[in-house]
Amino acid sequence: MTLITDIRLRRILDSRGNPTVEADVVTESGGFGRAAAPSGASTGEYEAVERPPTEAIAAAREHAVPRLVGEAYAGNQREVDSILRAADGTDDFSEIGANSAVAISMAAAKAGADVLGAPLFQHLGGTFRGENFPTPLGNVVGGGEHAADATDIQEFLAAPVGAPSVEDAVFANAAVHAEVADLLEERGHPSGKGDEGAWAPSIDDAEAFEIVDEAVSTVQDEVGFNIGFGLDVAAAEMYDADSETYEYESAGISRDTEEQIEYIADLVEEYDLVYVEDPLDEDDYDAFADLTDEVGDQTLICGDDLFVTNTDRLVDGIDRGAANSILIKPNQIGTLTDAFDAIELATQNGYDSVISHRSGETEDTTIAHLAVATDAPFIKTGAVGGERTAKLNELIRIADDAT
Ligand SMILES: O=C(O)[C@@H](CO)OP(=O)(O)O
Ligand SMILES: [Mg+2]
Repeated sequence: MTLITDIRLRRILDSRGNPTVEADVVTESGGFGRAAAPSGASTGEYEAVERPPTEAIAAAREHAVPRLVGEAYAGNQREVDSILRAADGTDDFSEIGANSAVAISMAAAKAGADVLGAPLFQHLGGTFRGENFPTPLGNVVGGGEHAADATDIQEFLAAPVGAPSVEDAVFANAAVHAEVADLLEERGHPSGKGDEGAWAPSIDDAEAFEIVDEAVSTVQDEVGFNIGFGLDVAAAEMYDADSETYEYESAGISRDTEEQIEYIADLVEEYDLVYVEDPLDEDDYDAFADLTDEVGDQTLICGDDLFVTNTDRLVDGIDRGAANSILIKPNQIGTLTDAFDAIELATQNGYDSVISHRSGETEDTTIAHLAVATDAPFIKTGAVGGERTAKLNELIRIADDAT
């Protein structure tokens, strides 16, 4: 029933107005799945390779589609994904493009679910997946590679850890986002938004901390449950390998690795941060380990550019005690199978998985299902904006058993 009988690939628009790859997968019994690849701006050096969509589509049509159509079963995700790897023939999907690979992989999963008549999260996670839902991390202020002339730290993330339901959590993040806008206006910094819908004011990080801290406490008082906040420092983007320093350009501050570790540890203390992503350079496992040693019992230290959803890199991190959490982005590694394997390895070793969007997104909702299917404690997918709310609203529907 789930034998793949057709795969169509096309270029569609992403949220930045760039082209990306969309895949349709059809099965023998009429099952249908459609998925689109997201795209990063602050990409890790060790990510699978995204090719220009026209090239990725041509290469996938030549190498992957003939091996899948009439040969593979959409219900057998591992088979589909291993055929994608074999068809590509490289370690990093540089032949067919990780964008074609991930679009086909996710579309096949949806086609498999469609044949079964099950929601995607249930097809991926099974009946005994558990009953937890992820806490959404909502980007409310940001800069770095996602907005010009804004904060050095890439993302300030509301984290409604005490929310009684997904719906309450999603609305709390939107309320923090709105409160931040009021505070910015009061302080004379009316602002536009960055790529992920976060406010991108022309202020330094110190002021952003004050504003987000205040916004979070105000909304926390209103809703009556605990809301913390966290960061994606995206430190690899500010690291200068020649001088071995982290360059905070808007504040005019330069920190060496020791100073960076102390700075982050102090922020964790001062603001009771619940989450810190990529606080150090993507090559510096030792510094990650030192920071984890210092504050890893109080907060999540998450590796995004450090691990790039790659089990080999995660094994290195586990061996050295670097970080205690991993960001999971299917397009960083190319297939759903690889993403699942990374989550499983993380869970077995006490690392929390945080399922994540990219700064360039589409209406695709696969990551909402992936987070629920794998019982991930967190999902990072913005706070507002159509391509972000597509995932957040899908989470609400999943919790309401309405997908
Ligand atoms: O760094 C990140 O975590 C992501 C998503 O927030 O950004 P990008 O997709 O640009 O890599
Ligand atoms: Mg990141």
